[in-house]
Amino acid sequence: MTDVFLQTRGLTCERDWRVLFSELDLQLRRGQMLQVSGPNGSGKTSLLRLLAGLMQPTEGEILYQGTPLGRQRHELARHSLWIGHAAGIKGLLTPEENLAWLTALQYGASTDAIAQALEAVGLKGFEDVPCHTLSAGQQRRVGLARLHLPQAPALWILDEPFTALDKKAVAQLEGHLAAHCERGGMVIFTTHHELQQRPANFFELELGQQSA
Ligand SMILES: Nc1ncnc2c1ncn2[C@@H]1O[C@H](COP(=O)(O)OP(=O)(O)OP(=O)(O)O)[C@@H](O)[C@H]1O
Repeated sequence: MTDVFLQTRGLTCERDWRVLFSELDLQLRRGQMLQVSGPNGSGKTSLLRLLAGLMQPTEGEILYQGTPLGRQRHELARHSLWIGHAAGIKGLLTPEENLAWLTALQYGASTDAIAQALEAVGLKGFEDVPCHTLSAGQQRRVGLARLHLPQAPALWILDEPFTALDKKAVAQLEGHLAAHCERGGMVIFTTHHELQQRPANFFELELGQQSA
């Protein structure tokens, strides 16, 4: 049994006939945090989508716990949480309804757990208003509240999670991500922001170097 949770071998990604990255070999183990950096258009989101099993690579493969992802997609989906760069919530639903809906297919969450998660991201008092009436940062917080639910999966894949958050929320989220890794969880994320709090097992991948 391998202790490598997620691995890429010779991963190559082309979009619109342009090679974004090639021959990428990565290993992610429990407790690790991987920051994917690079300029706009260098392929950060594309890499995250590949790692989440949402896209097929041009070449190379992704292994989930030592087995090609093709056969393990369902398992990866069960043990990971993807939050894209948009808030990913429905404007007509309330924060409470959004969280209930977002978690229903994966692991479900009690009303109490949802209330606590919303409180953790500073949305106490906004639980039952339609999300379209919330600010951009508050809408972002609704999506991120999933990271505060007790059954949250081991691997978090987050595309620009700090977008629209104020300074205090950024610091809280940084601490929460680091704590998740210190407890044996894993985080892969993109950001253009310089992290102030990192877990012991932090590493960074800089895309956009190959063609420079
Ligand atoms: N659905 C798509 N179809 C075709 N090309 C795409 C698609 N999505 C992204 N691309 C292209 O792939 C390249 C990399 O995009 P990607 O979103 O992965 O970059 P990024 O590093 O995350 O950028 P940013 O920092 O701006 O978010 C871009 O040139 C983009 O135009």
